[in-house]
Amino acid sequence: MKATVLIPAAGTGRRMGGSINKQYLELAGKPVLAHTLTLFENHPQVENIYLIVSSDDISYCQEQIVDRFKFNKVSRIIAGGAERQDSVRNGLKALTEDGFNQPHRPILIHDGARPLFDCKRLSALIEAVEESGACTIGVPVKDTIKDVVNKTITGSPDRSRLWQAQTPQGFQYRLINDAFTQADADGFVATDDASLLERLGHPVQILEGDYRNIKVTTPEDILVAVALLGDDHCSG
Ligand SMILES: Nc1ccn([C@@H]2O[C@H](COP(=O)(O)OP(=O)(O)OP(=O)(O)O)[C@@H](O)[C@H]2O)c(=O)n1
Ligand SMILES: C[C@](O)(CO)[C@H](O)COP(=O)(O)O
Repeated sequence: MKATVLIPAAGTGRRMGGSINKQYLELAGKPVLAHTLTLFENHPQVENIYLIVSSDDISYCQEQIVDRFKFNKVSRIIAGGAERQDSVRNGLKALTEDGFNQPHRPILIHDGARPLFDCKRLSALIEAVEESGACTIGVPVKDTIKDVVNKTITGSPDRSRLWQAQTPQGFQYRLINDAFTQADADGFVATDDASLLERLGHPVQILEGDYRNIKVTTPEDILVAVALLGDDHCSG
């Protein structure tokens, strides 16, 4: 089955700082966001992409990212919201506005700030979403994690059960749409999309990704991303 992709890229990049939003910083001659879009543009199972950016950046993204790099699968650019969850919600609303009506179609949600996802894993993710309804990419944690309150350790969770959530995260359309409706009704806010289904008791699979799929968040991540892009990678 073909998939639809939502790319939330409407953050302010507060932790990165600087005068240029991190999505538009150049990595190996191409903006971070263009690397990310390339991963999905080139994948045969991706039918279309909804790009979600700050309302002030819509024309810039249309001209300097979508038109310049010829991303033919970007069917719409939408204004994001205050939090990541608001931005993803705006993407889902845009699908509804466009008359999208395929309850089981995989919707993949991927951070604009993760330009290094290995797109060879995308087919397996789509298959898992078709089979189980919800699946995210993640990696087992490598460090020992501490639970801390007031600068005092209150626990050391069993690392063998801990994974770091990454994106893409994939869901059948009806499931993620209903989970967002329910989260809105309950005022529930989370830092990833899978959490919205987990809280309803819906099982979410996790598919092992790789440690290169970093989220460009702080300045040193740019150095790491440049180094990793030089490695064999499918973003082209
Ligand atoms: N209101 C928001 C906030 C975040 N994002 C997107 O969600 C992804 C993950 O967010 P993060 O890396 O935390 O980005 P920022 O929110 O921009 O970073 P910061 O918290 O440092 O400001 C990014 O692609 C970001 O653009 C979004 O679409 N809308
Ligand atoms: C969705 C996410 O990428 C999973 O790791 C992450 O939670 C989003 O980043 P944020 O920094 O918490 O907004």
